[in-house]
Amino acid sequence: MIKVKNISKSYKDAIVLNNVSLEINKGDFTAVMGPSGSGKSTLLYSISSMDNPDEGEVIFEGIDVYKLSESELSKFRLNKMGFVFQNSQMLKNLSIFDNIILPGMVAKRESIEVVRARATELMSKMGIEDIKDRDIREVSGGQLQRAAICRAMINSPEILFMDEPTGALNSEAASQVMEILKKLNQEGISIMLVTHDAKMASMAKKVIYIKDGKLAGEIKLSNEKEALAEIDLWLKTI
Ligand SMILES: Nc1ncnc2c1ncn2[C@@H]1O[C@H](COP(=O)(O)OP(=O)(O)OP(=O)(O)O)[C@@H](O)[C@H]1O
Repeated sequence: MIKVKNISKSYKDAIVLNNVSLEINKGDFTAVMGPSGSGKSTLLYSISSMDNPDEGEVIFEGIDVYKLSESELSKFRLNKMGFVFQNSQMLKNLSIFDNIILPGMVAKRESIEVVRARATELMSKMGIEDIKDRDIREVSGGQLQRAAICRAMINSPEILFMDEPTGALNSEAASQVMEILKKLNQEGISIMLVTHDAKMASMAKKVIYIKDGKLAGEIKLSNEKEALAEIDLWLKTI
């Protein structure tokens, strides 16, 4: 689905991404791990077309995304990708429900009724239908994160990109969000997320490790029960 070819990025003299190539197939669930400052978020932003690399290509279903014009790219993003990033917070003074339907309104691809019905279905699936009319300041961190996932899913994207989606949550809320992500992936949504947490990464099907801006390792996880132990062992070898 996505081919990342030799991408590099620098800030002033510092090389943050150094010739990274990888592929994401339909249905993949990829966790990106690595030390703080190693380039994980930069990689995620580059692949998800939020921030262009200095060199290299990102080919999404045959389309070289950085060759698109700004307006073509934002339309492409809106239709194909969902985002749960720390800086993409919900809007204050809009209800949770209105925040969720907003990208559907902007995309103008479907009628308002269809978008509203999908929002209701997603909220019910995430167990947050009872907070639909609340302001974003009137809900817990876990509820807000589940609402952010609903919003990311409103245009039925092919892939969800997430930066530390459970970073600010307590362990119970984090587990709930992880279960939701696992279910979405089983239903066919591809997921790529950045995490520091090996437990969270153990829910993925593949983990990649970024060190000094380079792809330093990759592990495929097949056995869910053994995944955490496999990751712990693997991390010691990198
Ligand atoms: N806009 C920017 N301008 C200058 N330097 C930047 C910018 N964004 C990131 N960096 C630097 O690039 C490097 C990689 O940042 P990045 O956020 O990708 O790392 P990370 O692995 O996601 O880190 P963390 O785990 O701490 O979130 C860091 O040294 C960071 O300070």
